[in-house]
Amino acid sequence: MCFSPVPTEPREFLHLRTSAQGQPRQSTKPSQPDLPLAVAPPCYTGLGTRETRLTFQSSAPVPGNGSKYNGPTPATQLTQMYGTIHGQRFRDIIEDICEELSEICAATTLASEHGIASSDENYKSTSMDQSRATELRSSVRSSASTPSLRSRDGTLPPHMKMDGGGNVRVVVRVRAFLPREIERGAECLISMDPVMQSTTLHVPNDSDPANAKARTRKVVEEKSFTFDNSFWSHDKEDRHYAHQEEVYNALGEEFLDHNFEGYHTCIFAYGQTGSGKSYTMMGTPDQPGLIPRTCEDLFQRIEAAQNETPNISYHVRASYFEVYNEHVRDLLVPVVPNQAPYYLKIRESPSEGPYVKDLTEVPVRSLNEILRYMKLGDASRTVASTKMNDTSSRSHAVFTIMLKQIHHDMETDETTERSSRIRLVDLAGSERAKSTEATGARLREGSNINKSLTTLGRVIAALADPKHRPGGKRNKDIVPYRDSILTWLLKDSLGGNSKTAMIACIAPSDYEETLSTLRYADQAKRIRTRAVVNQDHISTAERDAQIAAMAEEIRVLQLSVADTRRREKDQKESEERLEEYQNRVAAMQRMMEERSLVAEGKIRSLQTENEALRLHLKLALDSLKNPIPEVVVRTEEPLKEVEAEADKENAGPGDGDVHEKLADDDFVDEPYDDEDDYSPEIHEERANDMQDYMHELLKDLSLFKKKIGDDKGRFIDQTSRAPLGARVNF
Ligand SMILES: Nc1ncnc2c1ncn2[C@@H]1O[C@H](COP(=O)(O)OP(=O)(O)OP(=O)(O)O)[C@@H](O)[C@H]1O
Repeated sequence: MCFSPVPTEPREFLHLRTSAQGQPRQSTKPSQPDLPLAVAPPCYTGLGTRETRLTFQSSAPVPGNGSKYNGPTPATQLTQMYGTIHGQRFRDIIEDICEELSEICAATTLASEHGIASSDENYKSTSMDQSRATELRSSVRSSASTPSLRSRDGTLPPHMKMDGGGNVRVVVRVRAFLPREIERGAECLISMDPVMQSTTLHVPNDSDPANAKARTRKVVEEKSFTFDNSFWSHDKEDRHYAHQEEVYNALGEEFLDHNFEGYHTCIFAYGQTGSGKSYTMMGTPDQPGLIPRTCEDLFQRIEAAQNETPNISYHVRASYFEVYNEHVRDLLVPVVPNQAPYYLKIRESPSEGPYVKDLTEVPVRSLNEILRYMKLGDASRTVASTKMNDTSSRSHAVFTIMLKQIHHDMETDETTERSSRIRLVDLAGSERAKSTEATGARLREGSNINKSLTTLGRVIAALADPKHRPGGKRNKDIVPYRDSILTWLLKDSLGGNSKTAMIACIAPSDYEETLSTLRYADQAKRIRTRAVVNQDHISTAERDAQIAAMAEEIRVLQLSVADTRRREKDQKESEERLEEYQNRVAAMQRMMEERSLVAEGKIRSLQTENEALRLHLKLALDSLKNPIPEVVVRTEEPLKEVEAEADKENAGPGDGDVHEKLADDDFVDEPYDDEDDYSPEIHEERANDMQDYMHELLKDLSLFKKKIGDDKGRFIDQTSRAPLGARVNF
């Protein structure tokens, strides 16, 4: 058996004092229905364990005699007083009484605890215990301050304003062997001491291949850590086995008390893949985890409180999102098949810290309704099978419940509003690619998961010890929240206005990963948060003034919206005019381009014509300067032969025509007989002939020009005469 043997006495003593390991504690639900006077100081009787929640509304042990106090409770008396007296003086008196009572409770409880502890052989009163006792004393005092009076914060001393956070509560839970671990004959490396709430990690033997890496370490040794709770969920047969119910009773119930007191809370599960985080947070239909149990308890308390105090109304809203590959996805918005997922943006508000913009927040009125939303979100969470876990969560999931309690005092006509946020986070598990054998998308997911968990580790280290902050002591205010979406969103829960708990889940047989988780958890113990009661307390006059101010704000906003709309309309009109003007300019440009194309064509054709004329003129001048030599007139026979030959060679009609012309021309038929025969008449006759010939040539030229013109026209038709703006395909 892995559970460390402890003497019977102390174990029984612990059994009495620790709900997680024994009987479920007697519940004091609802913890504080009377909202303005909810004086509910948790009464700690052990290190990190709580025996009885002391509320003034319930039967509470009276300091000093240990018996139950059954007379009219101080709350009832104070309520009566409060109902009739409104002045600040009396509020101060009430506040002083409450503070004194809670201090008496704390001192008595701690003294008795110390007495028991000294008689306990196994109990070692260390300096850590002493400091823990001091912490407890201050937290008891803080919780005891009447939240209703905190709204008059201006008059409260500083320790009452801020000291509601305390250290992050850290618990560890070890799960049972999984079938694959049994198959490979894995050994349990964990033992837990229920008295000291310590968890010990033992050195692995050589037989388990899963611990081969651990054996390559320089030092492999046994390590012990002490936590607020060590939940033994390894062996169902063991009488210390911690069921889901015990985990809830030890942690969830107390955190829900804080929510009713007006504090924000956050519980997150951390651990390697397959270590039992989802099982602890969500559980199974047969074994519901912390989230469904919190929902159930919440609505049971609301129902009970509403029957008792109808002047308090409760409003519950829920949201559910996941951080997947450094993107935020709304889990209450159904996934549309074949459509890319819609990711949300993160914003930061000065009062609320970082938040997810446009996240669906549904109002819920019953347990069934909230469980339906929880299942809906759970179904769309990104889950995949890996070698380490068949249903491995590939994202960090954050389920948030917003609780608002509004109390209206009919006698004073005053309203008190208390808001709290319950954040329940199931982190994705750290994983070694080698163990999960992940590739492709799984590998990328794994690397993003590890990256964000490493950042979470750095944030925890920086919060736990300023020396670990980037920039060292000089920059001690810098915590690297913004380095990952997860830490950015959990900023408030990790180092701000929240009471926070971490559940470190461990597998029983993995030395390396378990050691890393336990170290993480050990460091988280040192983080202190600064939780405050989130409450507004307003009188009718204040409320009326607020409503008037809001109405005025709405009026101003409406005016500004109308003004913006008018300006938008003007802008739209001028944009339309500008567009029309631009269109006209573009049309003109196109027209000018076309004209210039036509002009270019004209210039080109005139140039061609000019060239042709110049050529002809040159020919004509050449022929005048160098008259054509005498042509011997051939007889018809040889001429015909030549003609026939020429016809054969030149089948083209043009050439034939020219030949015909040459043959037919008179001046060719009438050669100069002699220079002496040359007479002016003949000369004139020949000049006339030449002129006729030139006319014919010019006619040909104009025909030629016309042909070119036609061709060009066809070309222009095809290229540039398309309708403006039309697309032309060649
Ligand atoms: N306390 C427990 N008792 C019984 N079975 C458990 C317990 N814790 C975990 N398991 C089982 O172990 C397996 C892995 O648990 P779970 O899926 O919760 O791991 P996980 O840490 O959420 O893993 P991942 O990070 O990969 O999502 C599941 O089959 C679950 O039912």
